[in-house]
Amino acid sequence: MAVYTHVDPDDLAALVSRYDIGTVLSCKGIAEGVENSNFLLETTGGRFILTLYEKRVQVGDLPFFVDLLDHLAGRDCPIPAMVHDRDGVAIQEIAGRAACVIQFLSGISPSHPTPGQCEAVGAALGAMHRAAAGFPGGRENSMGHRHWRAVADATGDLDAVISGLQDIVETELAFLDANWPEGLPAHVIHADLFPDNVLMLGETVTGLIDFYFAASDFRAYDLAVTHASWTFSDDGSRCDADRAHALMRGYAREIALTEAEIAALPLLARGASLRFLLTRAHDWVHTPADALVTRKDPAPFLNRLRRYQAGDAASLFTAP
Ligand SMILES: Nc1ncnc2c1ncn2[C@@H]1O[C@H](COP(=O)(O)OP(=O)(O)OP(=O)(O)O)[C@@H](O)[C@H]1O
Ligand SMILES: N[C@@H](CCO)C(=O)O
Repeated sequence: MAVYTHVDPDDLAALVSRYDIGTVLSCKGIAEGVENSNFLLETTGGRFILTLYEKRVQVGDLPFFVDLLDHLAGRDCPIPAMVHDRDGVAIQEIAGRAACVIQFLSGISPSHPTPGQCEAVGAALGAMHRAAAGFPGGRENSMGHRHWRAVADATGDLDAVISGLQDIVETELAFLDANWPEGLPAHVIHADLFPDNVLMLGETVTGLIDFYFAASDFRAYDLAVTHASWTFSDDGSRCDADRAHALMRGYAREIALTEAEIAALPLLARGASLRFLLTRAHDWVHTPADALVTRKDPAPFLNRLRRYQAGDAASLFTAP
């Protein structure tokens, strides 16, 4: 459930009147998502998403996100542009929140992606990377590898989340600190391209959404995040080689990875697994059990970490 803030109809009509999108027909809260309040806004001019930014998105970062989405949407990527009002303004205020009207894209997020869908998302990620490489903006990756120890420390007792987790995390952090690569191709990446952030119709990608973790980092790390989130069984214990190879094949259609990137992928995927293991563990401890938001289970990302630690993990990153 992700409607935290009520929008008054008069305030909404006033907001919409600033745009060339007609007048309001309806505005319904969207249940999916946990971070922001999202509404499906229908006007006489079409369908839009109205997003009210709640606590996680820093208002100061919004101009970066607006510029990034405008850049990518203008380069033939299936990415929703922010709608600008008649004065060219995209970031508005309503109900005491910063808010944006965003282009609506059709499609549904796959819950159990097929190899064909993995191949399509790999290609869409690669095409997005080609477009992002020319984006002049940048943003520190506040969820990047330099910040994982702080997330672990802020979580508190990791053993209370999963027995033995403290030692596992300490060992992995030390390993990743000692071996994290340098100098790989980098630009602004999505950094959270889970299936719930992709809209599809059949095996066609119709939307890449939720760029609010987008930041400057290795493009191969973005591919590792996508690999970790698209190619495993729900409990994270099994990586489906067909899906993994299909994802890599799709990406390779758009981007020729360097040898250094290919060699680094298993390690980057260990990092990606640790990132989501830690943020989920943090939220597990710090989200009250009766909160509106459903807490996400960290354990499937510990299982993924174990899979990527195995000696044959490189075989999951080939594109046969
Ligand atoms: N541009 C769009 N076009 C169509 N539907 C969208 C669009 N943006 C968001 N949605 C719908 O709204 C839902 C929530 O959006 P989103 O994932 O951005 O939520 P959130 O709360 O910001 O993020 P999170 O996934 O981190 O909880 C999506 O699952 C999708 O159904
Ligand atoms: N996609 C993340 C949430 C956003 O960081 C997860 O499933 O843990």
